[in-house]
Parts: sequence; C-alpha cells; structure tokens
Amino acid sequence: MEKPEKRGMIDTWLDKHRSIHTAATRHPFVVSIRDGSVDLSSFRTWLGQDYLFVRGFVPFVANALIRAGKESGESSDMEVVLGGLASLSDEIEWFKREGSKWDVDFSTVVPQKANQDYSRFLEALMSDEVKYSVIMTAFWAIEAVYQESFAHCLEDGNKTPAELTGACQRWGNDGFKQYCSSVKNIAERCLENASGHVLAEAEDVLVRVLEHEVAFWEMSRGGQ
Ligand SMILES: Cc1ncc(CN)c(N)n1
Repeated sequence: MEKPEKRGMIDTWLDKHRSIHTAATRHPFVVSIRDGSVDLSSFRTWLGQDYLFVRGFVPFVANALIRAGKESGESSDMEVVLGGLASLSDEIEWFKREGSKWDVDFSTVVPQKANQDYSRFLEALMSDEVKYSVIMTAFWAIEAVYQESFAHCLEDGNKTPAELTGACQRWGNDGFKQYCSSVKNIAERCLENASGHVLAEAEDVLVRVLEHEVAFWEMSRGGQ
C-alpha cells in the first residue's frame, strides 16, 4: 500500500497559489489532448521545443545530483535523483523516435522565448548560492507539472488520440508518479529545517516554475 502523504509546505503553497497551479496542470493544450481536439501542428511545436528543454534540463538534474551527494545527509536522495537522470536519458531517446514519427527535425528547431527564459531560470538555479531545499522544490515542481498534466490525459473518460497515448504514458504512468512523490518527500524534508528566508525563496521558485510551465504550454498555441 502507498504511504499516505504528509501535508507539508508544498501543499500549503499549492493551496495558496491554486490558480497558477491549475493553469499549469490543466492548460488548454493538455485539455485538448485529453478531449481529442488537439491540433497536431501544436503537438509538433511542443515536441520540438520540449526536446530542447529536456537537453537543458539534464545539467540542472546533474547539478541536483551533485548537491544531493554533498549536502543531503540522506543517501537515498542521490538514488532518487540518479533515477531521474536515467529517465531523462530514456526521454531523449523517446523524443528522437517521436521526432522521426512526426517529421520534426530537431536540428532545425529554434528555442522560442519562453523556452530561452525557462532555460535561463534553470541556469540561475544551478548557482552554488541556491539552497538544496530550493533546488529540490523546483525539481519537484518541474516534474510534477508534467506528471499531473499527462496523467489527466489518461484518466477515465479521455478521448486522447491513440498516437498520443505514448507521450501521455511517458509522464502519466504510476512509476513517474511515485518518483515525483519521492522528490517531493526530499523537498519537504529539507524545507522542514529551512529558515524563513529560504522558505520564502522556495515558495517564489515554486510559483515561478508554474509560470514558466504555463508560458511553455502557450508556445504550442503559437504564443511566444
Ligand atoms: C517544460 C517541461 N517541464 C517538465 C518536463 C518533465 N521532465 C518536461 N519534459 N518539459
């Protein structure tokens, strides 16, 4: 049986920032996948931009791995983050297969503004100045938005097109949900001992991830 989750800072912040959380996890692009009305050119745009994003996300997770090894005090943190890094390797291979399937040539995809802004934000979070608890909060939020969004596309009553269920399963499967829950537990544990100043920074970073995720989905609709 799954361990019941203890309510911590993250849940409190999600309640406080409910509207941006919903905007990130129930974006019209995601809802259009679930109801089958998705415009396939939007999907292709998302695919190309997300491939670039994931390549930029790898160094962020690698940095989280180094910080987990040095600072966490819990050997299991490193294993959780290492699992995330390994799944990014699979993710990149999956993107390459999807690129061929959807005729998206990644070598010609140019990162749009929302992608560049998100990438700069991730780079700033890789600074040694940023506390481990803040990094893990951001890490959780980034992964959880995809988990919650794509799991929604697989929930009862979905009309997700068959050719898109692979994408939804990639992030919507139970294993990915479990991994997100492990990352969340790490973040919550670190936040328990954080100062007021660090808590304020972690809350701000959480909201900014959600904003970047909304802007990222917007690109699929032709937004910049
Ligand atoms: C924009 C975005 N956010 C999160 C994920 C999940 N790794 C992703 N692939 N792309």
